[in-house]
Amino acid sequence: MSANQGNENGGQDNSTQGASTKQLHKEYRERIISTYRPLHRELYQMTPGSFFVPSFLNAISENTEEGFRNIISEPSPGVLTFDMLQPQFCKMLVDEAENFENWVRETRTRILRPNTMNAYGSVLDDFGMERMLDKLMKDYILPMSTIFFPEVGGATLDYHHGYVVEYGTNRDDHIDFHVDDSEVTLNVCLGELFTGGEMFFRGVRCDKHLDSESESGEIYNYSQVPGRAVLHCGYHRHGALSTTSGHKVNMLLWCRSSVFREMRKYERNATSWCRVCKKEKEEKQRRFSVQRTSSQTDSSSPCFSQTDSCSP
Ligand SMILES: O=C(O)CCC(=O)C(=O)O
Ligand SMILES: [Fe+2]
Repeated sequence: MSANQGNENGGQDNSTQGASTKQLHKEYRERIISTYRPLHRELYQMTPGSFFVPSFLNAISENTEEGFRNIISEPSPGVLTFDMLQPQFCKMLVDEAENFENWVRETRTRILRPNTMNAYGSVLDDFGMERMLDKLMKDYILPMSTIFFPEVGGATLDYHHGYVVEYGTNRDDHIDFHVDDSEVTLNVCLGELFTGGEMFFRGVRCDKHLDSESESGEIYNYSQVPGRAVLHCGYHRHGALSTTSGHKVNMLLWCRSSVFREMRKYERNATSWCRVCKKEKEEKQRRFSVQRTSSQTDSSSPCFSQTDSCSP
């Protein structure tokens, strides 16, 4: 199975986007925001008490590894899950996304879909939620990713791509095996009633080792629960199986670090976070230390150079 690189449509990568593309994207957003009328205005401003469940808010205010570990479960290495969103918030966001889709249809507005892998779903940043989601990333995800994903820029997240995706009849069916264009991804199921649609994970890899085999400890399938978040490194290979009945809606926040991306441009050696790079490095070190030990043993023995003769 080979993994795709999932990319944002209209590309918003700060480091690669030219000034004119940025300007076009800004104008595109302004056009939508000036005409689209939100259904639930309260979603557009961060209101922690009505967005998040109390256990999550307590862990955020405590802001310690122990406090986060009390609410997180890690069913497979690097896949963190925890209760996050209030049911009422989930419902309102599903309705808002539907309201936006209706507006798109009625006004025949051409919009950018969230990424190269989805034909359905909408970019929340494009219709007014950019500031709220930026706050969500900086005040609520960054504290966790600083602790749990420091090796992939989790401590320096500074821009994002936020969207909802929908699966089911007349929507996307599944999402192929891929890595995200993010350092850290937040994925929260908003509902509704569905069967199937499990996420599958297959281990963290750098670009060079994207198609390498998975080890048995890296193979993990997860059935999402509405309101419960999944937090994973963007380079953790994953996908979602077919939604076999009903309608599944997820909110995604691809969180990015411009510092980490800049550093990666100059990276020549093995990364510290890719499983294959790590194993290759360990193997090199092992061979190096075997070589050193054997040359030390040779040099301490009475005959260590080729010119020496051990014959009596
Ligand atoms: O819908 C899902 O569960 C996965 C979505 C995803 O991986 C993505 O949008 O990058
Ligand atoms: Fe993804």
